[in-house]
Amino acid sequence: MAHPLPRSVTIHPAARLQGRIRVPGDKSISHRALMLSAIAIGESRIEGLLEGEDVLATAAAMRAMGATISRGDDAIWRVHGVGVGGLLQPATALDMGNSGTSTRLLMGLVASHPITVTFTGDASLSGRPMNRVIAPLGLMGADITASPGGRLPLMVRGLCPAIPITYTLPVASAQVKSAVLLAGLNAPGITRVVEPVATRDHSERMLAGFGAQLTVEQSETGRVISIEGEANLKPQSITVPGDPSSAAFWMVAATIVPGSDVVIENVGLNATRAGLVTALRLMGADIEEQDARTVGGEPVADLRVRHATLRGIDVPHDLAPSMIDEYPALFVAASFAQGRTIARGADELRVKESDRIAVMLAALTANGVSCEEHEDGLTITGTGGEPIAGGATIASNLDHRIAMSMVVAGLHAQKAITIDDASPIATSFPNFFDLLQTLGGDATWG
Ligand SMILES: O=C(O)C1=C[C@@H](OP(=O)(O)O)[C@@H](O)[C@H](O)C1
Ligand SMILES: C=C(OP(=O)(O)O)C(=O)O
Repeated sequence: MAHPLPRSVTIHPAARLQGRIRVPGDKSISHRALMLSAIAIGESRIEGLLEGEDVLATAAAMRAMGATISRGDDAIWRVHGVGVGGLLQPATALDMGNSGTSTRLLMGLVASHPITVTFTGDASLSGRPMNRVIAPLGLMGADITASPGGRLPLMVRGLCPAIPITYTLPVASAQVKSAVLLAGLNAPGITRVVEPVATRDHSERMLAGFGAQLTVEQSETGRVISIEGEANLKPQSITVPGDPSSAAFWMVAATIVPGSDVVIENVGLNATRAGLVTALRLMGADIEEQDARTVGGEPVADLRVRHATLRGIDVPHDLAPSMIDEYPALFVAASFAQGRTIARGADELRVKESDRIAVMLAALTANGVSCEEHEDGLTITGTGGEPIAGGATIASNLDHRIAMSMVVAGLHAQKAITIDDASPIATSFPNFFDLLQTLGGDATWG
């Protein structure tokens, strides 16, 4: 049973972390499993679904648009879909909470249905840019009225039949790619997305798994994904692998706390997601893959991570898309490395749940870490393995990854670190503090 997450939490330095843990299901895959099941005809079963607030917002939205969704005592989710084209007009606005993925992917689904849907969200989500999806969905014929700056609340009036398009992504975003592909599912003809830089490919894998006619080719301009519209999706049994973005916190924690030896089971290692493992290994981390296997069509392994002394690196820019959500955790790792780590080429961090460059700069600096800000990242000079000073209270800014990263930093600090509001952690990792306790970490609530 997960701890209720109180607002304020203080993290005490840990002696060492030890044990075996299993992280919850992958958030990206969980959203997609619910969405595609909800537009297949018949009953799909989903095992290992992440039961975090973001994914529950997707489940509530799919119910509001006609799907029947239940969770059995066996923790298996059963979804009866309405068929592509069968989504119903929801009675009220859809509240997407803190979840960018729910919002942008569902805007795509709605865009090619003959329904009108209003999307709302919390203060963080209401500050995030939606023009990146409004633009292509507008080309497909959807009529979208947004708040100033292309923000939430916004209303999507779908067009059916929608216009299939060929769209080249102006920003490396799996959410934009997926929004266009999902809209294309109910458009007559072929919808194409060209991505100059490859991003996570869970949508492509799962759409093909549900029976959509989808092809991926490499062209001179990038990866070209083509989907045939007016598709018939067949219900599936899906097993969701563990989330590498959640495993990231424990990989870094075990690496930086002396004497640690941790096994993280069932971690998804899809190459479009595994950039942090590569970056940490370049820094000298000790990460061993055990029992490599395939779960739900995705590569998975158990990761044994032992304490190691890290060295600063110039993080290769081409890793950015495959570790985009892991930068806050990487910044923490860099804080304990020998010498300088330069992590740039990640300007997308500015438009996540918070401005992750500015917020991590403030949080680390307040705890004695030497950081320099760039428009597209941070340069961090680490301690060479010694504890950081700690002692400050940091603001999580409605951002789960900031909160979890600073919990990890607090495990190897001279003085305890307090996070003003840990409740956003429930969006992606409801049992985070249970796992901290399992490994021997110490937190004081309230
Ligand atoms: O497609 C997805 O599931 C996601 C894509 C990424 O966002 P962008 O598409 O904005 O890069 C990532 O940051 C987010 O956590 C999940
Ligand atoms: C950016 C994230 O999610 P989303 O865009 O779905 O809010 C995240 O989980 O780090």
